[in-house]
Amino acid sequence: MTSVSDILRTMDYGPSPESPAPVNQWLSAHGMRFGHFIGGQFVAPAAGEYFGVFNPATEERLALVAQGGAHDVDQAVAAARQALPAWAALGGHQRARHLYAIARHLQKHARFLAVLESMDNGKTLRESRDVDLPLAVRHFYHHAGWAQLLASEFPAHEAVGVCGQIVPWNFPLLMLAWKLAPALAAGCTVVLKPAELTPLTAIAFAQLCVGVGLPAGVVNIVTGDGDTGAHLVRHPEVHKIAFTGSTEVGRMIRRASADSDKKLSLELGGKSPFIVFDDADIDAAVEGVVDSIWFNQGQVCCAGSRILVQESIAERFGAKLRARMQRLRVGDPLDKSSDMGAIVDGVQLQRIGQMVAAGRAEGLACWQGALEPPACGHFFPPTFLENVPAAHPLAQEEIFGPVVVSMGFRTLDEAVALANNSRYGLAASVWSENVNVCLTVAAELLAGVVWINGANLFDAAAGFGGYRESGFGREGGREGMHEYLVPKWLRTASALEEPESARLHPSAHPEPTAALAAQPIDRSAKFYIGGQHTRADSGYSFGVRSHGGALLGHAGLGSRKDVRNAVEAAHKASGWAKTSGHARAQVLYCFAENLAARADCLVAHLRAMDAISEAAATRQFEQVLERVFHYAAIADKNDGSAHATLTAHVTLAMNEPFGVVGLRSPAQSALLSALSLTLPLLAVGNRVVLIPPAHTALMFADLSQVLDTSDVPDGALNIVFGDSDDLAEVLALHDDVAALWYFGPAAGATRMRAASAGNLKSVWAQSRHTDWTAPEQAQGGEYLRHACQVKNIWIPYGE
Ligand SMILES: NC(=O)c1ccc[n+]([C@@H]2O[C@H](COP(=O)([O-])OP(=O)(O)OC[C@H]3O[C@@H](n4cnc5c(N)ncnc54)[C@H](O)[C@@H]3O)[C@@H](O)[C@H]2O)c1
Ligand SMILES: O=S(=O)(O)c1ccc(CO)cc1
Repeated sequence: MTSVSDILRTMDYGPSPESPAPVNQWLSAHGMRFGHFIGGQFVAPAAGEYFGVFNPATEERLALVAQGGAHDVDQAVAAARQALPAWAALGGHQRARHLYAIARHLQKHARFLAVLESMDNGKTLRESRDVDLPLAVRHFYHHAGWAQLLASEFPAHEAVGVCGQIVPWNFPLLMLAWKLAPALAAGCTVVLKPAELTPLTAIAFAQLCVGVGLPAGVVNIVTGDGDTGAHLVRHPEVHKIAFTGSTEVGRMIRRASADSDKKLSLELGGKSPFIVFDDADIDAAVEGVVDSIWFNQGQVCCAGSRILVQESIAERFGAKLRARMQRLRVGDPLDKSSDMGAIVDGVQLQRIGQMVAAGRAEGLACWQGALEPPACGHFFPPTFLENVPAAHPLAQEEIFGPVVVSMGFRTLDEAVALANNSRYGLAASVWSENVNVCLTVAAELLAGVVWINGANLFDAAAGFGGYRESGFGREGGREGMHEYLVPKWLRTASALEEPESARLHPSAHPEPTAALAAQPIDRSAKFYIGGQHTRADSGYSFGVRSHGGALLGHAGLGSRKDVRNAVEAAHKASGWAKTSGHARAQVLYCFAENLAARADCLVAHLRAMDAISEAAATRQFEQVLERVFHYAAIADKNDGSAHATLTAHVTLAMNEPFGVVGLRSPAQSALLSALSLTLPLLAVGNRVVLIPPAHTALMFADLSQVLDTSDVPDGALNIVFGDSDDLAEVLALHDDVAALWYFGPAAGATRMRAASAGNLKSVWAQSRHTDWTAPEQAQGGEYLRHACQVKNIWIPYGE
């Protein structure tokens, strides 16, 4: 027996076990078997199949859970559809009351749910009790607020409809809260599929929904594996898919949903950098690593799994970290003195072990915690691989376990280059006592969240989500609400069709037309790439025809090579993103002025293309000028915000440009629509590769001459002509194009979404008829939101 003097000498914690009894009683009360939750009741699976759910710390079976098939998913979607009109019509205030009631009930049952989560997932009770549950509760409270304020904060928007939501196993109840709370607040109904390894807290949550009197069918929970999820994704009556999970499955979902205009948000994997400068508080940074990679056994998508440490302190930092990890206790998740619990599953454990063993076999320096884990159950010690080459698989691939690698850097620029040397872009931590260094680095990082002198900080008021292959869309905050809303006008808009004249026609000899004979128009349109008027790489051209079919001239026929050249030129114009909003505004005002000087020529083009009267063409041209003024006005006002998060932080939500964006503009109101789309992108600092409709090539060639004289930097806007969809597909496939806007027919939208599945870029595909003359449809918030990705920077204050 340990004596008091021993305790005072070692200062070790004694065991502090939590009882599993309430959970075991609950499981027994349900015969250790659970069906799906559909239409407000638990129902047996149609095919009668169940699968086992195990406690990863003991390997005991906890329950049998229904395996969902196509029929079960159909039933759940039907229930959600049926519940939708009444739930949406209930109004924000009544929905807020329901969300508030859920938050209160979660609080009342928090201890039970925390124990259940720890038994199902293997995470320590300290984490489920002190992190997951309070954050889940906070999410429902926060979104009760959004429901209450919906009409005033999101005017002219409505619920997207029935949502399919698919969550992973690492934060089962918290991920459910992140998904359900904004959907319910917006007025959507939901079918949620929990991960097959950890469905139990979702089932307990379903019972809680009954307890609070949530209308039947508003929340439906179908348990099952990836096939169940795939049925949900493909279901034609689901309007939105929200997915959190692996990048690999995210790609499958992108492909599987490409042929529908379902809204999609993907929260995927990460390999987040943890950057330590030589003036950092080293002890605090070491604790930061513990919170970052050993929290939840490293099964955290934003885990700081790559330590980048300035070379001058690398040895000291490494020694402190090695000493700290020796004291981490890996053990019973229900023991409150355990620092780390169990890995969720044997397969995951094996994968982690294999990756570490491969590194060791190659001679990498590998350190592991010394305290013995329990003999049974899926446990893995805290692990640190030092001085790992930046390109090594251990430094590039997500391990999703308690394994961190480190590498050195010398300068700030090198730190940023190493940090951004990843296909992912979810989160990052920056450690330095110099706020200038921290903020400079934060601005340069390609990541959706940056924590300064901290790690793994979350709050419902701040958006969370990734850049690059970490996915798109945000959860939390105002931007998270937009994932579940659509502009009202879009609901009734007709499908977009393009006229035959907008298509590419085989080349023929030029022949002047009466309408244009008197105009000083260059009759062989060139591309505009990097500020140069460029011929087609292929040497081919196509005939440009009027609305009536008359040949107006020729234009270079763009190919993959021309698009790639345009993307390269756009990348070189990176200075545009750093130009101040004020300077960008000046450039756009100057563009408007020069455009006005070419009014006659552009009005003539509009008339020839669309066979409209001079008055109508002049009116359209006036609207073009007004739209340029609108975005010049916006350029220095696209502010971010500072969120009121829970802890002592200023959490800055920065609206950042994507970088290089591809744009395929529609045939309808060709000049007005192309500029209504190009201008918001440029105003916030993106560089654009524009593919206008083929039949407008002569007009856009003239427009590029206006650009020449308007101070728009070379490469900020590039224009290539040809088959619009073929060229847009090159942009969708291009790894260095960060986002694509596709405004065109549904078939093309399907093609672009499918093409982007490899690189997972954000594709905004819009195949509905827009009235480009109506500001409420054609300009403003919706366009600016799609033009930016939000980066949340958490800056601590206080001593
Ligand atoms: N970005 C984030 O916010 C975030 C958060 C947590 C986890 N993750 C990622 O999740 C991964 C770990 O979780 P996981 O192993 O459960 O991921 P996973 O992708 O294997 O599974 C996630 C969910 O998708 C379902 N699923 C599997 N195949 C499917 C398909 N074809 N169609 C539809 N659904 C399908 C699963 O059943 C599960 O519910 C890691 O890569 C991690 O980075 C990301
Ligand atoms: O989505 S994850 O990045 O995996 C994540 C990490 C931590 C928390 C709460 O601490 C929630 C989600």
